[in-house]
Amino acid sequence: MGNRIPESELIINPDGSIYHLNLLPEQLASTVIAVGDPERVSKVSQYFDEITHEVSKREFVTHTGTYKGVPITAMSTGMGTDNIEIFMTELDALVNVDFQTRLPKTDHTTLDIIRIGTSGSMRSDIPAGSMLASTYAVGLDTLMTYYQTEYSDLEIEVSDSVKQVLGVAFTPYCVAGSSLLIDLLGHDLIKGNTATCPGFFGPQGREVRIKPAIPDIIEKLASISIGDFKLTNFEMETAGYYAMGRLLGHEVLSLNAIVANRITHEFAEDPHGIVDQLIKTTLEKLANR
Ligand SMILES: O=P(O)(O)O[C@H]1O[C@H](CO)[C@@H](O)[C@H]1O
Ligand SMILES: O=c1cc[nH]c(=O)[nH]1
Repeated sequence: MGNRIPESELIINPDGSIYHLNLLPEQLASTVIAVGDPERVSKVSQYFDEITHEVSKREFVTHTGTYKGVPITAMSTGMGTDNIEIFMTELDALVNVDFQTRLPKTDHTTLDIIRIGTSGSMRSDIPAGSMLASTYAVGLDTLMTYYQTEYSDLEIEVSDSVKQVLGVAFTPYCVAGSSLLIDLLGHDLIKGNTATCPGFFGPQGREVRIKPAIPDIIEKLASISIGDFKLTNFEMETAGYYAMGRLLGHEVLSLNAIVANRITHEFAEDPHGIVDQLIKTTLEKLANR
């Protein structure tokens, strides 16, 4: 039983649910809509035909049900790629590990995981109110220092360029999202490339009382141009999703409601309205596939 995963590594609660997400394997649908804000989960599930499971622990709130007959789980992750590492690992374990034997299952199950989150634009031609699908994400955090991932030549070129332009000591990572899900859910949205930051203020070049170490980070990131590749927007989770999705074998797409434009300094008058529109159109596309 060499592949048995010990109790200390994959933690299963006394009721058989997984440690942080608090979910039993049968409470998860194979299509997951992931949001940052726990209060946004009900903004998704309000459109379900019915909710069959409601579970919560910490920032991980789960509503599983159906939308027009399609099983869907809506879940919150909180903010940041450290949460995404826990979220993706435990979601994967729910479908790809046998909780009785603690062995990886021989048949791999692929989940469709769609982030619906808010984001700030670094392009004047992507105004607040836009909806953007992330083709690639660049992680400005260090999560991938702790995993071994395969990257394409373009991904390596982008991360090397970001490292050089910012003059940082660590190596950023660049990972593509699911082309299958972009075709299905992003075909009518702006396609962009997302900078995933380990913070909302300094790491995104915001200054509120304390000066960021890289005050011109927006201009520096926006100046990178490699073939068709240019960065378009900031948020805090997408690169973690894409890298963990690649490692674990899941289809992952990040959809961004642009609520702020960092160049024109506008903030959306109705950020909830943009998010609601993105939720409704995404559910409709999932129901019609
Ligand atoms: O709206 P959510 O999904 O939380 O996403 C964005 O908003 C948060 C910051 O305000 C970060 O989590 C960022 O990624
Ligand atoms: O500017 C923004 C807006 C939303 N979320 C972010 O991380 N940044």
